[in-house]
Amino acid sequence: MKTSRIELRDVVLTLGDGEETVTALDHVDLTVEPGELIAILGPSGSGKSSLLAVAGGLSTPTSGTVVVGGETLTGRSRKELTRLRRELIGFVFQSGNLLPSLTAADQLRLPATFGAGRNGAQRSPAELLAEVGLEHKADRRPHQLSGGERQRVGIARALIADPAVLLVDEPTAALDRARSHEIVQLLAKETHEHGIATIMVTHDHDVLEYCDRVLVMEDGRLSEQEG
Ligand SMILES: Nc1ncnc2c1ncn2[C@@H]1O[C@H](COP(=O)(O)OP(=O)(O)OP(=O)(O)O)[C@@H](O)[C@H]1O
Repeated sequence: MKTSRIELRDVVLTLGDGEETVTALDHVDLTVEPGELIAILGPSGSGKSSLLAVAGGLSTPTSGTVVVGGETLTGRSRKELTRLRRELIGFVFQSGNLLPSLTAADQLRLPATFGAGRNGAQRSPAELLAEVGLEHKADRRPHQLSGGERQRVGIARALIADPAVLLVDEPTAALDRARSHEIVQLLAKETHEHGIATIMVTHDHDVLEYCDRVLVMEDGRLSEQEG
């Protein structure tokens, strides 16, 4: 089990300048433990993407501290952040974000060519495709896969460097109900089995049953869901 978690301490992110300033994250405190899948709900513009960007080292907070997998992201150079992202963080996007010309197996080989993950850890494309139930479709290109299958490849690709954390943005937005359940069940299984700390942004109330905790973002502030 990994000992790594996601910690945001008193994080403020101010965007824009002059009179147009927006507080996208307003003193956010959040800890996600290894093996925990949390969901973040909230209206459009409430700061959910900003939270993922800060947790993933893509945006630098105005103030506060971000610690991912035991590494403090705040105060790092761009180069160091790129290395830490590659070693520690897996990203999963709305519809898989696959490259159209590559087979499923090659989508997974591509990040592997950019270097290994933590401690040289690197999982094999074949093993991962089997784990997401696509061992028989390794040679298919994205247009030969269903939406759910594309999302499975996207999840497998995010796991290739054995990341400490997964940051997942609306993974079911393009899927029907049955497929949505399967995808979030898969994310929960990977999170629990591999001790990953996972944040999933979603509008899909239907899949919250697979999440260990549900938080709500409103006007840049984060709170536990009531009830
Ligand atoms: N580059 C930017 N400059 C100024 N304001 C920005 C910028 N990016 C985002 N914002 C503002 O910051 C706030 C939070 O945006 P964010 O994208 O994090 O919300 P969200 O909850 O992810 O929304 P959605 O569900 O629509 O994706 C919004 O008010 C948005 O307009």
